[in-house]
Amino acid sequence: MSASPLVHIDGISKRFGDAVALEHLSLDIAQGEFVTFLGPSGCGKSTTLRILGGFERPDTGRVILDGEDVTMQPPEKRHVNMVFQDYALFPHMTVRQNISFALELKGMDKTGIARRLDEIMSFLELDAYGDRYPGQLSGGQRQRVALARALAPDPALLLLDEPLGALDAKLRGQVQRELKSIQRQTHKTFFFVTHDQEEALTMSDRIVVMNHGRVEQDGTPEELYFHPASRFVAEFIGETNLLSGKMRGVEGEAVVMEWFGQTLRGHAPSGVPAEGAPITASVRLEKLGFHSSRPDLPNAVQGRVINRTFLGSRMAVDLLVEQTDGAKLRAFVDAETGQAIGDDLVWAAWDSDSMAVLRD
Ligand SMILES: Nc1ncnc2c1ncn2[C@@H]1O[C@H](COP(=O)(O)OP(=O)(O)OP(=O)(O)O)[C@@H](O)[C@H]1O
Repeated sequence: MSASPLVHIDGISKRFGDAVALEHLSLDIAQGEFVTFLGPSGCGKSTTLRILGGFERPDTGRVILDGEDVTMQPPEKRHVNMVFQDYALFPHMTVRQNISFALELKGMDKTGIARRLDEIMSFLELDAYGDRYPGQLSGGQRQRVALARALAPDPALLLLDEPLGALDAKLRGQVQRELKSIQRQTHKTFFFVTHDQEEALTMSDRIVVMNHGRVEQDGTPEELYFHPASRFVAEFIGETNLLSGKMRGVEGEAVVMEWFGQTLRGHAPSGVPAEGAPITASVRLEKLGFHSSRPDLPNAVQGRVINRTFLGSRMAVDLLVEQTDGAKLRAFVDAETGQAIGDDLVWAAWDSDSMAVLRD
């Protein structure tokens, strides 16, 4: 991160009556970052976004934008713009009028507006729709107009509150790619809010997972997916196997745990637990491999396939593990591998870097 972040959130807290929306949140966002706030309903994502936009004031703490304390500044004074889920376009104005109105509000003169309007319409490939009304556009096109309107005044920070929520699944994927590419090309700082983990993984440079008004984990999509720090993150992002066992100790780089009398080796992204402590570890489904004899890997357990689910590009295989009280592991393999495993006893194995010991 560069010397001074574009956004510095310094210990903000917010309550609504008895409900705690945010608890002492501190966070820096660098210029040009695509940061996503991800979490279940009520975890404080929108409150953070609204505080950044100036629509809400924190009870304590400060928001520094580009070196300036904007905590008490109203929205119109901030160099920030917002894209809403329902687009909030004016239905009685054409696409061009919707966008130029946003520029007029920023006090731009007529020549400046005309120039900027042409620029942004062409950049977002909206030229053909300039004279249409929002009601004459598809959901994806409306979304693009809303984005054009928000980007036109060249804000330092763009806030996006579940902006793709109204789009159907197929269009959503396409718009996600477009949005990410626009963010890359403009090198704008995007603060994106969603409860959709797949969307967060697809688009973000960095994801902040929120839980009950606090940061649960903050990292790149890959870090959060493969090295979750807590059970909450492991379960919220993607599908995973959770193994409950006992902490045994440390061997070189590896954390050693006992699971039904078997020794397993993993790593601990959030610190090494005390010896003897009950612990839970997470292994992603695609990290399990199958072998007919015991492989030379730090973790190998024997079991029998009890179920196969064909999922198109891959197959989910459920394994009942021997010498446990009925523990099951689930793996993703390609369909041919899944069929080839057979019904005999097999070994399922994974390396220590694929198993994260979690903070509860
Ligand atoms: N204006 C308000 N008045 C009272 N309580 C509020 C208000 N705004 C938010 N809250 C409460 O604050 C908490 C956090 O809300 P927030 O909207 O930030 O969550 P969220 O993560 O954005 O959820 P969602 O995904 O459902 O939008 C919730 O418990 C919510 O009920």
